[in-house]
Amino acid sequence: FLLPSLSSQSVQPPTSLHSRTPTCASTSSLDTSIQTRIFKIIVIGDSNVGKTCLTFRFTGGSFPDKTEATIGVDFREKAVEIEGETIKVQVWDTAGQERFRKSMVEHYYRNVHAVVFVYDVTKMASFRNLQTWIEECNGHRVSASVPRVLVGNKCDLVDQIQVPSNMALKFADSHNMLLFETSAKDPKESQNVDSIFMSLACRLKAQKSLLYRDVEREDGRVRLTQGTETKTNCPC
Ligand SMILES: Nc1nc2c(ncn2[C@@H]2O[C@H](COP(=O)(O)OP(=O)(O)OP(=O)(O)O)[C@@H](O)[C@H]2O)c(=O)[nH]1
Repeated sequence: FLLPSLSSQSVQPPTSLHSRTPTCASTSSLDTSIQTRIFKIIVIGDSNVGKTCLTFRFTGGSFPDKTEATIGVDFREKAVEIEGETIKVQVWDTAGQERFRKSMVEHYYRNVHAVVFVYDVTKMASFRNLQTWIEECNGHRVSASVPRVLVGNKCDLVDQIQVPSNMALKFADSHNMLLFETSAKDPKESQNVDSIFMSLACRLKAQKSLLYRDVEREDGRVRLTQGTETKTNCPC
């Protein structure tokens, strides 16, 4: 179901993502002690709010010259180090247009670890529609313990802002979300964009067990399994 619109930055999700004990062929370099935790973060919101650009900024460090409407989903992955542990942050850039998302919605929400809701600060309608996106998320049995954050994008368009910060803050508070107002386009904001995903990664790392990719040799095959609980003191 992959139809990436920015294929150079897109990656396929690991085969382990949705399965408890899937198997795949081993490679000789794999070691029995390798463990990689993967955090699946989905980015949700109206079409054109800048979901692709935000995920591109985080994973690729730049603003894409040109984007097309996302069809289905694009996966982008970034390895980050938190307290000495390398973690893969897997960002699911979802389609905002209904016609490009309807067959995919179940996949978006399955085994999700965190949700990023995005609106465009210059489009009040995209802010008003957040309620619908939250309802869709809740309707897919995403646990209340799954962290959610709110992102107001395109803050570089200072003369066109329609959504006041205090209104967004009130909404975020009422839904127990942190608010980030930022710009995928403005290079000065790139650290702020990173902090959206890093704050979630830190919270997830500190919070609970997440998807481990436990690699175990087994008769010439590699077994991928879910992990067990860990607790850390993340500085974030
Ligand atoms: N000025 C400005 N434009 C932006 C910013 N982020 C994205 N854009 C522009 O907004 C348009 C839509 O960006 P996308 O990232 O493709 O939007 P999307 O939410 O992924 O859209 P769908 O794939 O249809 O859901 C593009 O023309 C981007 O260049 C930003 O921070 N500032």
